[in-house]
Amino acid sequence: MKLLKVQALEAKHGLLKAVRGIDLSLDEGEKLALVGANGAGKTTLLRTIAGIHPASSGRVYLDGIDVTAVPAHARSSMGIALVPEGRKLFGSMSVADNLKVATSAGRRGRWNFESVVEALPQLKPKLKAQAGSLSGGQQQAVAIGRALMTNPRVLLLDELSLGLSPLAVQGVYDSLATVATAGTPLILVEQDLQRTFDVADRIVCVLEGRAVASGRTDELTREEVMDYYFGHRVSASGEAV
Ligand SMILES: Nc1ncnc2c1ncn2[C@@H]1O[C@H](COP(=O)(O)OP(=O)(O)OP(=O)(O)O)[C@@H](O)[C@H]1O
Repeated sequence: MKLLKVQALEAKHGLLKAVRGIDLSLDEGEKLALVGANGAGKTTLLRTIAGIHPASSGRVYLDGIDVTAVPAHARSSMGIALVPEGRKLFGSMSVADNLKVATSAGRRGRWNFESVVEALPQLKPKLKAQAGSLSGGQQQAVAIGRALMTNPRVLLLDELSLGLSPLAVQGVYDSLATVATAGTPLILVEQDLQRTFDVADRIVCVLEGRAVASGRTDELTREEVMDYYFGHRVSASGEAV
């Protein structure tokens, strides 16, 4: 059984269909990247998997259980955690409290306050600081730590490097490597293709709300992914594949 299965998923913003019949699945320990241009529907897809955005049709299964109608907070308790674009921390609360507040939403497991701080050592000297006073990279580490505190079965990561300096991005990806080594399955949205190839086992290309291609990172080339990204590579039927 797949850990996470998304079946013919659709999601709208008003009349606009942002996600159009997407099928995808994630296995235990797998790292999947969603790649696509701005506005392709990646954020809406992640938010719909997390239950923050409603599905207009289709289904989301976690461990074979249909969670499509389960509200976001309950999905979080079941093991779907989202690190949202823009991080959405409690800026006036301390870093420690931002982490601890997630405990109540979560499951028991290997991640707790001590193990999360151990995995994200840049947070150690900042635990008492207000989250809003941290640099962007440090805030991103808090957001990852907060998601880990729920002991997710699946970690959804939306554009971790957005607005960060190259040095901060490196720090965030060093943290992510620790998480990935721990075997937490994840779905990552990342604009930087090199980082995508470094982190992910598999890539799904999203174009105008549809999953138009998928493949293992050791079998796809960057050129192929770029072709799908821009919709230049299409099937004989005229549709991108
Ligand atoms: N709150 C909203 N209201 C109306 N339309 C929206 C809203 N959010 C996204 N959209 C539209 O839905 C489509 C998909 O957007 P989405 O943010 O999911 O794409 P994305 O691939 O994550 O892009 P980006 O990389 O820019 O975040 C786009 O056409 C976008 O303009």
